[in-house]
Amino acid sequence: AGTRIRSAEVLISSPSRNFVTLRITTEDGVTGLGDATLNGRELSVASYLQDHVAPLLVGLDAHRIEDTWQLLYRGAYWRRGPVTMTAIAAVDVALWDIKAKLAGMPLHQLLGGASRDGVLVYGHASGRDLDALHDSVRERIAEGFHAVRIQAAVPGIRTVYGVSSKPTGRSSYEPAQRATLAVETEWDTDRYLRFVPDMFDSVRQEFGVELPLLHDGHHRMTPIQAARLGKDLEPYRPFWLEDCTPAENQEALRLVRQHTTTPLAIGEVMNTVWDFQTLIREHLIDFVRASAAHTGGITGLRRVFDYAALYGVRSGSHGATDISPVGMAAALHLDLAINNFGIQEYMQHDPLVAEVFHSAYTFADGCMHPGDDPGLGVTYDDAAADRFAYEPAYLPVARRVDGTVHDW
Ligand SMILES: O=NC(=O)[C@@H](O)[C@H](O)[C@H](O)CO
Ligand SMILES: [Co+2]
Repeated sequence: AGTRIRSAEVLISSPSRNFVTLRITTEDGVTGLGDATLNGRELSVASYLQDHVAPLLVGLDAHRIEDTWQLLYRGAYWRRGPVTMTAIAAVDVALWDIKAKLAGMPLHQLLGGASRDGVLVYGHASGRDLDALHDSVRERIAEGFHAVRIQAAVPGIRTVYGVSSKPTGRSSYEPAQRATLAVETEWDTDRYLRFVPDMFDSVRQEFGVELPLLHDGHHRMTPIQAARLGKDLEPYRPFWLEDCTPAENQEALRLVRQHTTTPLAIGEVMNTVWDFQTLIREHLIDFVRASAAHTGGITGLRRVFDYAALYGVRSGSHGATDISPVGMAAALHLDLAINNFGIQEYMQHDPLVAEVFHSAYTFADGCMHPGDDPGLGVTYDDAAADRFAYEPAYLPVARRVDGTVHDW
């Protein structure tokens, strides 16, 4: 049949940062795109797809999304993990793109249609000091954001997570450093715990109590430290405290939950519903941070969100610069359709990215919309892509002052 898969190509390009994209083409020449980018380990997913998955796909019926997902999940024998689930995600999203194009509809129509007019997003504000942070919050508000994540350099710590080193006007920082393993040897949780409430206090004084403020702990606290910070932030009513403690041990969040009502968001580094089962079932979190790009695609992430809905837990998908426009579009279609949508992260990509990825999604008045083009609404410019060669890039590694490796 014309919808049999004729080819599956792995496309690597690096407009401002590395992206890996899967393009599936049917016998009839209909193409679908999937985001296969895994920040800092990109070539492992490129190989997983090129060397192991692509040969299996040729000849399969592109309409069989669920069957292909199950084939790749159960047929690999080895289960879960970011490389496998990012590879499966890329295939899944590319097949959804094809199916929606063949149906002549934007992808969200196949997911039950829109449940709202737009998708609330949050932008990144950061600063090397509180004045710079305030300027950054003002910039995001001026750009139209209605919710803002706030991160700032911690007095006494030279390097710090999430603070853009770029001149003002650009919210996004690119954590992946090209060709070098960026080691940060300064982390001091006590300084951080003393500083963050003061940061919130100053932003609330400057911008009032209404503006939704988010903060990312980035996995660096023990559960009791996370409980302390959650409690200390309660007067400032954060929209959420993200990744407050490593959550491979999902039960650790019981301790945090006992001490604070600050809403908790977890999961950008996770990739299957099993990583969330206790967190959701025991109401230990309020938002699921997983992305379609790393959690087995629309098929995988939809299952997580539907499970979360049973427990009143909402979505809060990862949308940093290492989620490509393809991954961003997939997120927006799912965000638009599900009932238990919470918020979507939106770090603006570097302008170079739009030379390779042409996307239909829009941002205005605090919200994004995936657009009404058939499919995902993203096209890939191969000629432009060839201008940006891949360069190995690594995420930072944190070490405490005494040299011990710590969570970054
Ligand atoms: O909430 N956003 C984040 O935590 C990001 O900064 C992640 O560290 C990077 O996207 C990892 O590739
Ligand atoms: Co985060």
